[in-house]
Amino acid sequence: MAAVRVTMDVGSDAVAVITIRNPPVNALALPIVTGLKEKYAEAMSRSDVKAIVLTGEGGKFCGGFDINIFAAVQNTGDLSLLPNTSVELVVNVIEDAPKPSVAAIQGLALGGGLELAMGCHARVSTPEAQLALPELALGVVPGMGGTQRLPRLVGLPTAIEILLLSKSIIAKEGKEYGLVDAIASPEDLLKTSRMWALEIAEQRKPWIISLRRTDRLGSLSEAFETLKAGRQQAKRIAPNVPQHQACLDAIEEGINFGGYAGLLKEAKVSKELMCSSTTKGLIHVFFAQRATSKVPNVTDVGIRPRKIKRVAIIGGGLMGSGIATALILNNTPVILKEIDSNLLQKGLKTIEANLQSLVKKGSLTIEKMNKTLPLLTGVLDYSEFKNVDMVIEAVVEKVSLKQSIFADIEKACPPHCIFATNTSTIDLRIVGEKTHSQGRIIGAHFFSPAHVMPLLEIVRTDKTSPQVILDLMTVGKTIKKVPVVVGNCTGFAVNRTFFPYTQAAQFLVNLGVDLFRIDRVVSSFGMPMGPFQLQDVSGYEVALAVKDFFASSFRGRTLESELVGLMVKHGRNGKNNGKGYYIYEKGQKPKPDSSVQPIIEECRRRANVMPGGKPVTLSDQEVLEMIFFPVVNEACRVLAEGVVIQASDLDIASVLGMSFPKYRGGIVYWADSVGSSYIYEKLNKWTELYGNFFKPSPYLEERAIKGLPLSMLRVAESPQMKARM
Ligand SMILES: C[C@H](O)CC(=O)SCCNC(=O)CCNC(=O)[C@H](O)C(C)(C)COP(=O)(O)OP(=O)(O)OC[C@H]1O[C@@H](n2cnc3c(N)ncnc32)[C@H](O)[C@@H]1OP(=O)(O)O
Repeated sequence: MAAVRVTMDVGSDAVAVITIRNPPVNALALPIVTGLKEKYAEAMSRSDVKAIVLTGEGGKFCGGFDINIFAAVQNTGDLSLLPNTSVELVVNVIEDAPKPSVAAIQGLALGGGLELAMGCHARVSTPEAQLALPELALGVVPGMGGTQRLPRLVGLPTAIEILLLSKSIIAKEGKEYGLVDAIASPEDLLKTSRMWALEIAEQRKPWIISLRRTDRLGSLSEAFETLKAGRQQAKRIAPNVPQHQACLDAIEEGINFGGYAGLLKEAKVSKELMCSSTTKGLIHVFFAQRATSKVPNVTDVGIRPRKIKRVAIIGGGLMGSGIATALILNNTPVILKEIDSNLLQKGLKTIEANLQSLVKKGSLTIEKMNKTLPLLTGVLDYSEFKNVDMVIEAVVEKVSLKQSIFADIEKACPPHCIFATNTSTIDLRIVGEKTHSQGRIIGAHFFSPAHVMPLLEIVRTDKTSPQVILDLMTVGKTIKKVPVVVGNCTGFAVNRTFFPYTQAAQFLVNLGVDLFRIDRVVSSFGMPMGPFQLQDVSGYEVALAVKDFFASSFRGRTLESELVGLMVKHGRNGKNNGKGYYIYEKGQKPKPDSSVQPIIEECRRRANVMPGGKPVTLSDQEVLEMIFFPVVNEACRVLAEGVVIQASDLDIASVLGMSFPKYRGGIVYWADSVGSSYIYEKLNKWTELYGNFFKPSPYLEERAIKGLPLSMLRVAESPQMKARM
């Protein structure tokens, strides 16, 4: 393995190039921090060095402070593991040094990496380098002076926007903002940086110490107005987490008392946040997401992904058109097949509209849209399928239809072609039953809207070949999804784990709890919307279509409710026709519709589950627990059956597929923070009151009794335990 180290080369021009080497992203690990101090000390002491260029090896400047150190602090509670990089390295060693430094940035300068660069006296960058301070997304605040130097370089409003949104900018924008002093091609980067550094040393260019600048901060009253607006924005975008306000506190301190005082405040709040539950959850998610790319017997057996040059999609409905959008956006040609020209035109138009909406939002240029659309071809038969490397079937959830499509594509496609289905629920072995191609059948379960939602659940059976899994993982990454490989069962990992979510919410309504209150409680917990609004948005057809799959697969632990059926009977179809539990009007926020009350009453009468015919009284916490603990219970079954490789995969799947709050670390991580025995006790109590829907699974029971975390997959299982699973 390549050594983690800092090197220094002194040229005949009297410039020392100090290079960080810590592949793959040159993170600031402890040996790098020490190495930087040592090389700077050497550069200061050498009479043949007039100036320094700081850079990173392998085309990347620096991906930031080593996040493993944060994890170590959180595991041990020992804050002394954090080096004082802010004052001892950036201020004392780089910024206040008697010789000037220029950062030569290529690839990326993130977090502590950008902060190092801002401590230098100028920054030269290649045009496409990515610059960001993404610390808030990790639950911390920039801890190496970013809260002070960024506003002093780019002005307060821009700095606050970049910080609060963890926004990444490219160097060209950085130059406009004043963060980057010069742009150079990769070939000229070092040459330009060396010259710049010498010119500073020889006073032909200004020697700028960004921490001491005030010219871009504006007047005090302007600064306070901007901070006030920033605080309101933070409340809106991140209501349940502390780091956004803490970041603004550090900025405010610097405005009031100067950059150095701001640094001290920044260090203080950084330490306070480090072991908070939010930060722990977000750092867990960071590593959990990376862990999904390591799949035993797939990514560790020496096979290489094949090139997928062309993909066919069958079905141009909501899902098919979303998947096609994601593929063409990332330069993969797509053939879209429909059964008649009306449906085909509709599908093609939806894809165009998807692209246009991205243009409207500013995330796609018109030029790129015009280059993207020709990658799409519409067809009505299989004749073009002889040239495709992968088919993704995205038709309605009807077993016989899927089976006949798979039999057809087996005849129409080349023998290497991958057959993927976007089913969200149906067992893959059943889908491929009429083929002789089980080895190349795989689930590509996208989440709606497929061109936006980041999760790709890759479903394998015991027959799916590792090559096919690896190929789909690679396609997933190419289209900027996070692929999570899961096993085959009804609902797979996400929909299976979350089927009790909707059912529990509907049961609570039947018990007499106000439907809109349930949505409010769940939203305050951090879900983007409650279960009923979600049902409105995702469409009642889906809910009605999958209900029976769950009931037959999970006998004895599903709850029936007639609510959705009654809604449809009363002419309501959710967001589709503007009338669901909420009213949907163009350009307006959904409004709770009190006229659904009679439908709810009818549903309650039919269900007749209120004890003594009276509505139950529950606290908000009980409402939340009655919805999420059954989800945790099903997650335990998913873990016990090995549907996911590791518990953290389910965390990522819940965060990216169900928008479970990231700062709570994912469903299993959150459950462990609540405690298995507490969840077990509650589920037992509700089982007595309301039946087997709540009955704790053997996996949960065992961990609760032994006081073990749910994320610990391997516990010596007794034969009785196995028999009961
Ligand atoms: C004091 C300071 O203010 C605090 C900080 O600096 S906090 C850190 C700020 N930096 C960040 O948040 C950047 C985090 N990293 C990333 O966003 C992405 O890894 C990246 C954009 C740099 C690269 O993405 P990509 O090419 O897809 O590679 P990715 O798989 O994510 O990472 C490659 C490896 O580098 C590791 N890595 C990336 N950034 C790291 C970091 N800052 N510290 C430690 N390891 C890191 C990943 O864990 C992964 O390790 P693995 O191969 O063992 O799983």
